[in-house]
Amino acid sequence: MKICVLPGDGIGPEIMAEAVRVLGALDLKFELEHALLGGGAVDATGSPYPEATQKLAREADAVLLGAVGGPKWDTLPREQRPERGLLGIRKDLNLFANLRPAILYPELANASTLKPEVVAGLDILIVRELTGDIYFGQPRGIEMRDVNGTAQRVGWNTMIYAEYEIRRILKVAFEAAQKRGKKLCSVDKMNVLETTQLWRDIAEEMAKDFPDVELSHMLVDNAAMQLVRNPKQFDVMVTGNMFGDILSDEASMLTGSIGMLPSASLDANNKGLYEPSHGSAPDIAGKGVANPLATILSAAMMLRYTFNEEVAATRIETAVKKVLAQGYRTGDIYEPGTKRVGTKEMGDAVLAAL
Ligand SMILES: NC(=O)c1ccc[n+]([C@@H]2O[C@H](COP(=O)([O-])OP(=O)(O)OC[C@H]3O[C@@H](n4cnc5c(N)ncnc54)[C@H](O)[C@@H]3O)[C@@H](O)[C@H]2O)c1
Ligand SMILES: CC(C)[C@H](C(=O)O)[C@@H](O)C(=O)O
Ligand SMILES: [Mg+2]
Repeated sequence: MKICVLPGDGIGPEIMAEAVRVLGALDLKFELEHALLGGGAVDATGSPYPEATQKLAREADAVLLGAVGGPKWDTLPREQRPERGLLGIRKDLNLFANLRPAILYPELANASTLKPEVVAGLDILIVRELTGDIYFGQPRGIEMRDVNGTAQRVGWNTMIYAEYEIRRILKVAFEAAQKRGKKLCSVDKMNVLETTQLWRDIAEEMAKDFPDVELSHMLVDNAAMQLVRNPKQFDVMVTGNMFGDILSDEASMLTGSIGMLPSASLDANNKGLYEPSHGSAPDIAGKGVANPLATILSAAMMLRYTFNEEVAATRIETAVKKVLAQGYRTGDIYEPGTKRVGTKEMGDAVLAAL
């Protein structure tokens, strides 16, 4: 089991250290290779996704990533920004299927932004397309002028999806729904965007091949509202790259914190990159207070999806449940009456529970 470990920037190295300790405590043999991605990579090599990292990532069976980015790099030319490294590795490894499970642990019912009775038992899987959409559409500039005829600076992005890209992500979502509650909600903006009209048409066509799955459609603005009104109406949600980015951050707060939301980004053969859904949290970086559980749970997803180590994955998830039941909380999920701990102490608690 060859894993390329990319701690990244900000809180990345802090949370990654805990996930690596958890992997080390399992009775499994891993080969871990650390490499640079993001801002640290730009500083060291000039590139956010250096060639040495490309080589390791391609050769590894899986990639475990902390987070990248930070204000230090926000003024660099776009090609050199840390986020380009992240998009680069996703595209390079063809990781088109991003799975973001939003699960409420019962112990965190009060940490959720919604009333306990609205979120109790919440278990949603957001399936986000990850290598297309407006993130990757090549800008094609046209000249624009104001009412006086003065040429304007123009910011361009192109929202674009080809049929094969839509089909393959919908297939992942239909199959996931088949294994779960058999309900799939496809989220689009077909009332305005041509791209997502194609998305809806293809979803309708494919539904015939999945008669056991109940397919529904929802416009993205309504979906954002429904997620906080009545989130338990959803089982699997599938959507494009940008809508999925936004809706998954929103869904994270239903589970108590973005520090609880893991993710898997998979290619067609379940080679994957595993990372928390959150970013490098520059506001708390270096303080030892970040919640490492999303990264630890991402490592569990890696064991399940790439390595078929269901028992080890479940062991980690059970250990996380146990530390929450024991009352351990990082600041983001803290409430009076629980034990406030830092990143490392949370890692210690998970190790003890294992
Ligand atoms: N996958 C990634 O690497 C990734 C994802 C999102 C954002 N980013 C980058 O991260 C940087 C910061 O972005 P942002 O501030 O918009 O989003 P963010 O997710 O980094 O932080 C948003 C808020 O959530 C908190 N938070 C995030 N993770 C936490 C954790 N594990 N424990 C406790 N609190 C946590 C932060 O302290 C902050 O208040 C930007 O450069 C952005 O591009 C990277
Ligand atoms: C950092 C950024 C490029 C990234 C995205 O938008 O995909 C992040 O927000 C995420 O959710 O993984
Ligand atoms: Mg995001």
